[in-house]
Amino acid sequence: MSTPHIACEPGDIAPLVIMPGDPKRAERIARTRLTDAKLVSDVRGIGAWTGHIDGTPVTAMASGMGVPSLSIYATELYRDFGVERICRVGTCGAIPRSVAVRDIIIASAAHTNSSVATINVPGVALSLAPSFDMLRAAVDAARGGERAVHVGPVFTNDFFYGGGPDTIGALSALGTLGVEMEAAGLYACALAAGKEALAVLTASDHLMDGSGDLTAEERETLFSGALEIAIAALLA
Ligand SMILES: O=P(O)(O)O[C@H]1O[C@H](CO)[C@@H](O)[C@H]1O
Ligand SMILES: O=c1cc[nH]c(=O)[nH]1
Repeated sequence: MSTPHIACEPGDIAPLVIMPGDPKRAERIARTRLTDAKLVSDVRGIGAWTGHIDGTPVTAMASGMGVPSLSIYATELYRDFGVERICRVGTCGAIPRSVAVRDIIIASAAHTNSSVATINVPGVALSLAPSFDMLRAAVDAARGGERAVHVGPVFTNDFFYGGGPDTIGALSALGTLGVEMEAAGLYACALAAGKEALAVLTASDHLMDGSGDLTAEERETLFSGALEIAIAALLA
């Protein structure tokens, strides 16, 4: 049974999904980290690769960029393909000086200017948060890793080119660690489906100091620390 955006049978997708934004990163994860990875869907160039990690079936599939794109894939995966857990392995812009480029952020909450926080319950902005079990497993797995790991709120922005210094300054004053474009949408989809989700992000650039920003190639390839944390959270 295919959906408009995923063309395979429900059994072709594993209950655990690694979800970067970038389809090339999803393919790289499948080729380097999954055993016997098979391409099971490729609608619109968004490949879904299913294989195994330590004997457990896992699918790697991209979300594309932004809450609308992610929401399509996460909704169909949870609703139609029996997916139980999705872990986003993404990039973000670091906000405070205490977070350096290449550091890892585990998103314990996601503020957003997307309507995804407000459309479900009239007059209420939902608190968008990850699965506690996945969050705890990720934090445990992060201990002793090579990169600094930060745990805290991120800002899911509806615009890559938007949100001026005032927005970022105000978010920084509220302890927000990074800015990206999907985590709040993922947490909202998991909430609606009664399923689990987490976002583990690698800082690809710094909003206060752009001198060390990653290149496009590095944004595709430099995520191994975040990936291992994400795998631990999925398998927990
Ligand atoms: O690297 P990914 O996972 O795509 O994440 C970040 O990069 C994209 C913007 O360049 C947005 O999707 C943002 O959330
Ligand atoms: O959405 C994003 C992703 C990476 N870096 C940013 O500044 N914003």
